[in-house]
Amino acid sequence: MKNKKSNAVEEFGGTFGTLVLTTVLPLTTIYLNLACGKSSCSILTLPLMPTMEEMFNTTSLLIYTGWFFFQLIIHLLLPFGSIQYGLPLKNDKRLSYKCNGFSCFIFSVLAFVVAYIFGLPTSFVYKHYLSFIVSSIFFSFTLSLFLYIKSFSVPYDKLTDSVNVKGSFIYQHFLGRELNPRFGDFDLKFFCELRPGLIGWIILDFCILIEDFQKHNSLNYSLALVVFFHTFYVADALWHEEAILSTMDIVHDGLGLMLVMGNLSWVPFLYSLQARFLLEHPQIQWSFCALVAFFLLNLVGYAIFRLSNSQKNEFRKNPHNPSLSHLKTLRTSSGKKLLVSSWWGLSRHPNYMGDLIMALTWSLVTGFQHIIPYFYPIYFTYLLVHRGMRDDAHCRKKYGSDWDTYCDTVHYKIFPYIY
Ligand SMILES: NC(=O)C1=CN([C@@H]2O[C@H](COP(=O)(O)OP(=O)(O)OC[C@H]3O[C@@H](n4cnc5c(N)ncnc54)[C@H](OP(=O)(O)O)[C@@H]3O)[C@@H](O)[C@H]2O)C=CC1
Ligand SMILES: CC(C)=CCC[C@@H](C)[C@H]1CC=C2C3=C(CC[C@@]21C)[C@@]1(C)CC[C@H](O)C(C)(C)[C@@H]1CC3
Repeated sequence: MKNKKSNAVEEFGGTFGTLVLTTVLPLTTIYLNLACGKSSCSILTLPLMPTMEEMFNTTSLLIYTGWFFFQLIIHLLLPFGSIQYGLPLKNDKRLSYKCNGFSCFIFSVLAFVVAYIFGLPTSFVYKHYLSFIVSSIFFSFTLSLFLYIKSFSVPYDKLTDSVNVKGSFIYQHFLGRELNPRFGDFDLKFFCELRPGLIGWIILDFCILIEDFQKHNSLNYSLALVVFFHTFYVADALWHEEAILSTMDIVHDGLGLMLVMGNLSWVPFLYSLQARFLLEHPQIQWSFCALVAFFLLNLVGYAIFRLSNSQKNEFRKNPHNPSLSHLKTLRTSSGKKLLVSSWWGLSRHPNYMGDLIMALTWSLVTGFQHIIPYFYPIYFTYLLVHRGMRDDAHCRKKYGSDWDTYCDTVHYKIFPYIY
């Protein structure tokens, strides 16, 4: 069993591609945050080289690590939420997941507000932003190396399909070997995907908003709107937490550097870039009408994102749900059906379309003078196109020629009549 070779094709450009990503992802997080300064905000103007003190700070590392364990403790202790089951594994078993993300989010926000009222020095975060980023990168490498070593102590059938025994250290460390690293009932991938990074992003946004308010003694409406959009997006993700159990990350991908660093460093420090930009560039002010227009555009994106995701999740949970009986479906030889009307008749990933509209709206609020606050929608378009291709490959394997029939029926990938 141990020597059984996988015939899976290497993803992300194999060893070379994953080596590049292992190096480039953390450097991008640092570079873009350094470049997004007050004096200039250009990718091409090299930012000043930071000092060692700016990069490494023991207090920042302790706070960052403390935040991770704070989230871990409240996840384990808060009683609210429900137990949900993931999709069947290779051995047909289903793992259970404690879904108390929304209560952990509310608890974290309340804890932050109380701590602030009692004098939490939020400026520390803003002043030491770089050392927090470096701490998150250091923490991610440590955790992913630990997970790589741990994966050698688990049975073969707990490893991912794509990695198995194939691939170099660089490749396996990046993509992760173990599918669902667990300590008893505690699932580390599920936890990392939705808790420390996602909630941490909102706490960073709050620190930025407070910093701005303290500087100018007034509320910056553009910044407040961006922080509201981010907060709403995260609250929604945690409210619908169990929906993540059918995503590619949980079903296919291992917990390696990609997901660890993606969740614990990339998400909080790059997804908050629009807020940081508005703090550094307070001159970006919009009329009330423009703010309402942004709000409505975000609402359109959100409606497409949420309604399409919920429709598919409901259908996967219970294909006989009477409220879905009007939808057209395509029967596949695997026994599963695919939706081909309503949201899922528009394109093969209508949920990506909604997500991309929201991403673009958040950047539009930052104006049109600089490219850095547009990093999120640009990278996100690439991520989702690539993700769509990976999903297409998985589905073709799963559904065979039925998938081709499906692609002929639902022609567009993300945006109807465009792509
Ligand atoms: N903000 C961020 O950084 C990111 C956000 N996201 C968001 O996460 C969400 C989930 O994304 P993701 O997991 O990639 O993809 P999807 O939610 O599109 O899930 C793909 C799976 O859904 C099932 N499926 C596909 N088409 C149909 C159909 N017509 N009818 C029924 N089932 C179908 C298939 O699985 P099966 O048939 O086996 O059930 C397929 O493998 C998206 O909204 C995306 O925008 C994703 C990445 C990053
Ligand atoms: C190459 C590279 C930068 C890899 C890292 C990718 C990760 C940052 C993303 C992979 C899938 C993600 C999802 C979310 C956040 C970003 C990552 C981790 C998500 C939790 C955001 C909130 C959404 O509502 C979601 C729950 C649908 C989503 C799930 C996927």
